[in-house]
Amino acid sequence: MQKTVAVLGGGIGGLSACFHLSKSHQVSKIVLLERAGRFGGWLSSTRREDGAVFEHGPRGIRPAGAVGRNTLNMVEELGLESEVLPVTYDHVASKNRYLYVGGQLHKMPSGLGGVVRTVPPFSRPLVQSVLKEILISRGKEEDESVHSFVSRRLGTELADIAIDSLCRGVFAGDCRKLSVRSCLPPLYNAEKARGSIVLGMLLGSGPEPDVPPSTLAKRAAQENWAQWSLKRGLQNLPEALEERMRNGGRVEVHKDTPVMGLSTNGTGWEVRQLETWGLGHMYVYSLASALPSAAQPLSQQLLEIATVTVAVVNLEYEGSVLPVTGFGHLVPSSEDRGLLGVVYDSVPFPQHNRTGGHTTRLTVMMGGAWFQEVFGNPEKVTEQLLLDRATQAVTSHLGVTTPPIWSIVALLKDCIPQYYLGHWKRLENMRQYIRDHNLPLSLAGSSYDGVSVNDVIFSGRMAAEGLVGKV
Ligand SMILES: Cc1cc2nc3c(=O)[nH]c(=O)nc-3n(C[C@H](O)[C@H](O)[C@H](O)COP(=O)(O)OP(=O)(O)OC[C@H]3O[C@@H](n4cnc5c(N)ncnc54)[C@H](O)[C@@H]3O)c2cc1C
Ligand SMILES: C=Cc1c2[nH]c(c1C)Cc1[nH]c(c(CCC(=O)O)c1C)Cc1[nH]c(c(C)c1CCC(=O)O)Cc1[nH]c(c(C)c1C=C)C2
Repeated sequence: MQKTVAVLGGGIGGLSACFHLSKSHQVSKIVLLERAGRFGGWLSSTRREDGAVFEHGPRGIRPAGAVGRNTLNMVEELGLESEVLPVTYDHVASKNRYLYVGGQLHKMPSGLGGVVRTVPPFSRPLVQSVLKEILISRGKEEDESVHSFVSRRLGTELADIAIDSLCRGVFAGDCRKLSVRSCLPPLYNAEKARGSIVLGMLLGSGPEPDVPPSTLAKRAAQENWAQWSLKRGLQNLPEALEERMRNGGRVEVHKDTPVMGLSTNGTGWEVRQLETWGLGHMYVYSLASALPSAAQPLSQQLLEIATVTVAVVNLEYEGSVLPVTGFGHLVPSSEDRGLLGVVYDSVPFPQHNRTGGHTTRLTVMMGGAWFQEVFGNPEKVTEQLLLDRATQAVTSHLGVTTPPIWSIVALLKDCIPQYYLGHWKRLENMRQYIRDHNLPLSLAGSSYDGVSVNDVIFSGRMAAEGLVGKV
């Protein structure tokens, strides 16, 4: 029997679910319901008339691994190959990343020299921690905070500085609360499989999903890409998906259509919005408040997945203003709780600078798990305060004294889910509840199995295949 499927939320996860569902003949109709006036969720790019592109959300996607290949395969199917801007591993943006510690920028150790020598801000060579790590016995806990795991295996200095910064630079989160099992599964699995992170990295620690590479994914591997973007900004990806859905026939796409509530009718769902739809199976992004009261245990678990708010300030400067070159710098929470890091966007993607002039584009990211403590209520914070804080950071961290020639402030409320300790168990319970109650519902998106664009696209595919089989 053919199914009608509703996809709730047109972020990259919902669009990916639609894309894969639309390939199956088991589905007669797909209805995509998006609250906002555009699709793409956090993939949002400002394109200026002079050719400059500024990213407010993600700015680079990694091609590595099965999930990286899966995204590139989709990019190729959408015909976007000629739009891709690759950055290879030997590019300076891949080699140089900095930490801002003790009021100074420090290049993160890389290469053999960086591992065997003492490189500030660390007090001893990384190789010492790495060699000792092999001898440390396995942890016995089912889950552990990222900070506790890394302190135990590699020492507190690496946890306090490097891992604290890494968690801010990926989750905008606090490594003392984030779960190693859910946030850094390769490290957790390496310890479980090999008794050591180092041995796990060297010998492998488990199989990957089978995703055969497209021509584009093969090119990425041959040319050694570290990350990629799109000429018109990453927003071009949801735009291409939307276009494909609109031209595909079986997908109805609706913007400005917030879902207000759901109720079950035995075999499927009734979706409450401005008009009412009767629909079959449903993929949902933000579900807790929409579910019927009978599904309260599920709503409760969904509500327990916390999120953080990030202020993103894009700045443009005349000329070349950076004292160093690289991807950007991160700031550990011990240095400045509210200032997460600065991306030097012009270095990896100079193609996004305005045409015919020489400029530097930077993005300052602030808040995250520390937003409320540092800036107060996100509803009340002013754009001017965020802009001032961002330009001050550029002055004190990078010595840039000229004012920016252009800026834009975006407050991204609840934009990154936080996988706290026990996240894996919560996911297991939720999926068990859905099975036990035969709910025609699948979960996809950044709240569950990974926050990167690749993870979210893959989760949309898995949700689709869970319903209709491999597509
Ligand atoms: C500042 C920032 C930088 C990032 N940088 C990177 C990076 O460099 N690389 C990388 O790989 N990842 C990055 N990410 C992560 C990645 O962008 C996100 O995890 C991903 O875009 C989330 O996609 P999603 O579809 O799960 O959710 P969302 O983008 O949140 O989409 C959900 C959609 O559902 C809609 N919706 C919500 N409620 C309703 C409702 N009731 N009815 C109808 N519609 C509804 C929303 O309007 C939204 O469009 C970054 C994220 C942020 C915030
Ligand atoms: C300072 C805040 C943030 C910066 N980027 C993000 C935040 C919260 C969000 C983010 N960045 C990355 C991802 C995807 C992770 C993935 O698995 O692909 C997300 C959600 C990529 C990333 N950025 C940094 C690292 C170490 C990673 C992981 C992948 C990789 O190694 O490329 C570092 C980093 N992020 C930011 C800065 C300033 C920075 C460091 C120099 C901004």
